[in-house]
Amino acid sequence: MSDAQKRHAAIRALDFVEGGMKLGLGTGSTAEHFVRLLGERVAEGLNVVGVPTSERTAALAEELGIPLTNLDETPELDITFDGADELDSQLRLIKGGGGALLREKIVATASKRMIVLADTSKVVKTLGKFPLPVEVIPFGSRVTAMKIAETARAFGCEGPIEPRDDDYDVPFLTDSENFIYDCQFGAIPDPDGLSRALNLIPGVVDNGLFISIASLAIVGTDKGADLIEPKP
Ligand SMILES: O=C[C@H](O)[C@H](O)[C@H](O)COP(=O)(O)O
Repeated sequence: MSDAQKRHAAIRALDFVEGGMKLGLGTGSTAEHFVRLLGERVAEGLNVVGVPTSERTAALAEELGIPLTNLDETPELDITFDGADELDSQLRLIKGGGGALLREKIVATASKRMIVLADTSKVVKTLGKFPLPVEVIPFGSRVTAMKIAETARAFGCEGPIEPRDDDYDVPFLTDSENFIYDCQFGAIPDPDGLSRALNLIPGVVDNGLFISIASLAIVGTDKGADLIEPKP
């Protein structure tokens, strides 16, 4: 992971921003570069409004003076800029390493387009080396986890499924006060099928697979950034 590459991706992303746009503001270290650079432009007079995908991003954007709104007031956004934990050549993503996957998916799908910002380490041939986060309702979560394992097996995915804790063994809570189970599958042969099947399990709120949502990836390199469109 390279911080310089993340910053290069964020710098290139600013080329897509125009005055008057309504933007989804992603979560994580790569999205943070973008939000900080956007804050500089806003301070220079750029007129945009943002919908943050997490409390963390909301606090940062507020600190930087970026005007914020929400999806109730502004249900259609122009572009969401967000990071990813993994992306493949079809721009299918794994997200949620920071636990923000649910709001991120809601905001991204309320946008005319989602642009993913990444460093080169995020680009993979097959999704799944990064543990897939699945957000579940706390009630009955162990049963839900067993069903996640069963469903995953039917899609060729095996591996430990572990509740995410903080450093003190306290369960990690998302901004919507749900748990996250991290599923260490190693490889996901059918991300689309798995994503649909997981979301049918009672108790699963959503999972970190983003399928057919991103329309462009900006991958920062040591010298600049490459634009990648989804391969069919
Ligand atoms: O929940 C967190 C988000 O999905 C992030 O966008 C993702 O984890 C990538 O984060 P980073 O840019 O810090 O690698």
